[in-house]
Amino acid sequence: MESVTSTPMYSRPRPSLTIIGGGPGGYEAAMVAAKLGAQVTVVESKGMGGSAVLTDVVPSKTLIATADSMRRAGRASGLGVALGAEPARADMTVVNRRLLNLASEQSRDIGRALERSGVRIVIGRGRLTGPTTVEVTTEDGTEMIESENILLATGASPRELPTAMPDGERIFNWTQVYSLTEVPEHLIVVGSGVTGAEFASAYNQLGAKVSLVSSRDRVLPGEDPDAAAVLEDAFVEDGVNVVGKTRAESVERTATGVRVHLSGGRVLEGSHCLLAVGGIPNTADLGLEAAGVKLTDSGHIAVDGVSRTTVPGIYAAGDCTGVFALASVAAMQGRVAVAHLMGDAVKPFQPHLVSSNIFTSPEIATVGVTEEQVASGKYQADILKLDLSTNPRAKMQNVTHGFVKIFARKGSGTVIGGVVVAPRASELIYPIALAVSHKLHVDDLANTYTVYPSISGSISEAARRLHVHL
Ligand SMILES: Cc1cc2nc3c(=O)[nH]c(=O)nc-3n(C[C@H](O)[C@H](O)[C@H](O)COP(=O)(O)OP(=O)(O)OC[C@H]3O[C@@H](n4cnc5c(N)ncnc54)[C@H](O)[C@@H]3O)c2cc1C
Ligand SMILES: NC(=O)c1ccc[n+]([C@@H]2O[C@H](COP(=O)([O-])OP(=O)(O)OC[C@H]3O[C@@H](n4cnc5c(N)ncnc54)[C@H](O)[C@@H]3O)[C@@H](O)[C@H]2O)c1
Repeated sequence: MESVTSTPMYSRPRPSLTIIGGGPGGYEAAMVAAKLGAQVTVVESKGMGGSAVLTDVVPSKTLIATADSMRRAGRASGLGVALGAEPARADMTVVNRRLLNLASEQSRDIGRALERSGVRIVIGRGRLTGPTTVEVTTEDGTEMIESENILLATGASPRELPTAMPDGERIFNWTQVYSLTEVPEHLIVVGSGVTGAEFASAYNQLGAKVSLVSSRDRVLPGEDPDAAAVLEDAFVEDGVNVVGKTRAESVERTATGVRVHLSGGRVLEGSHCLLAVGGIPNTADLGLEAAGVKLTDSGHIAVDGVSRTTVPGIYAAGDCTGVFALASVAAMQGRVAVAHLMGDAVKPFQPHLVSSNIFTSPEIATVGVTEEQVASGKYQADILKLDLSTNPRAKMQNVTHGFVKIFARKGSGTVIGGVVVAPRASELIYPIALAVSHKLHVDDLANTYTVYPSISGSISEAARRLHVHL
């Protein structure tokens, strides 16, 4: 009988990977690479989880959870609930302490999970000194890390206006608002992109007077126009002062608050100002030029569908690439990079499958093809929009705003996109995302049982109305 040996005849070499940035683009990649057997080091200057966990997604969505409780308390009387004479009040010290603790705890959880997977974490600032070398400046000095592959996942930072510099007391960027100890009396939000809209909605529900300065002709300029219109109506109904087609030229402090100078000469006075004027990629001082990594015109790191930069062995993922500023996309780009560098089966990133959600009230969730892409002729689609006003569950829950919209490819009836505007739209978009990912037919959605009564009933009803009788 042949002897059995525990030493494999052939063992794969363990590729080495250094990741700069511990946000979703970096930590997901680290986890997957370690599982596949790579030697992984993550270099992070702030804390594991990155801005997504420490300052952006986690704190903002936790704040929004509190704001949503306030909204429900405020509307409870419409459903016959008497909550007492005093209106509900948010204690911002408690709210902000809770959300910052939650963010730190999640950051620690991610760090522990990475260490359990065998990933080495180095706290410090990393920069490339060549195509295979990262120099890390730590509290204790400098460390040089040599590896076959490098993943850049350095994220983005709030854009600053030189005439409106945040001071963290009255004038904030989105990373600083969590130091507020009281609900602002009058918050002026500058910028009506996703960040501005989410904070305007949240602080309005928390009881602040809110003005929203929107440079475009509508809020959420890049999003579904019907959804943006519903949100703008909801804002106006809830008392948000939407100042449209206006730019903030400068913001200054006064003795008791802030003064925002607007294009056209108008001035808005408020107690606080939140600047939500976009982000800039963290690509400066990274040694990219020395290594030969090319940037796009917007200053993002140029990548292809499998997250390769212009230098072999150097990959990039997340907000520093400017593909879609979403945590889910950053994580996917990181996973795709790892699959590619490890020689595993790899599917290039597919932008037409991405789903996302805007956590306003109501929420706006989207997946796949957009109305703009259909209007431009890029896709030929039948579009069906169904208002929630006739949905029985929506009536029971006193939902006054919202709709379901489905895009079906002309001719074939394949589901290629969708929009849901409703409370918890973030959860309702999943069946449409599943349909888009798996190329389901509108009849597949229509013929799947939904619970009666349910808001998802409107999804199958919309699909039913897109049925083509052959
Ligand atoms: C207010 C707000 C709310 C958001 N809400 C959502 C949401 O609900 N859902 C969603 O999907 N997306 C949301 N986003 C977008 C999401 O935050 C980003 O897409 C996501 O953080 C990108 O992940 P990332 O890994 O690219 O970068 P980040 O999360 O920014 O992480 C990058 C990390 O790299 C570190 N770093 C940078 N340079 C260096 C260096 N030289 N050396 C060492 N470390 C370095 C940084 O310290 C940072 O920790 C939100 C964004 C904002 C602003
Ligand atoms: N829920 C989520 O998934 C979520 C939440 C927040 C942000 N994000 C992502 O982050 C990215 C950035 O979003 P954002 O909203 O921070 O930035 P953005 O660039 O999308 O929007 C900034 C807005 O500010 C406006 N603006 C700029 N200067 C101005 C001025 N002086 N006065 C008035 N308006 C001005 C711009 O015209 C723009 O509409 C988005 O791609 C978004 O997907 C996602």
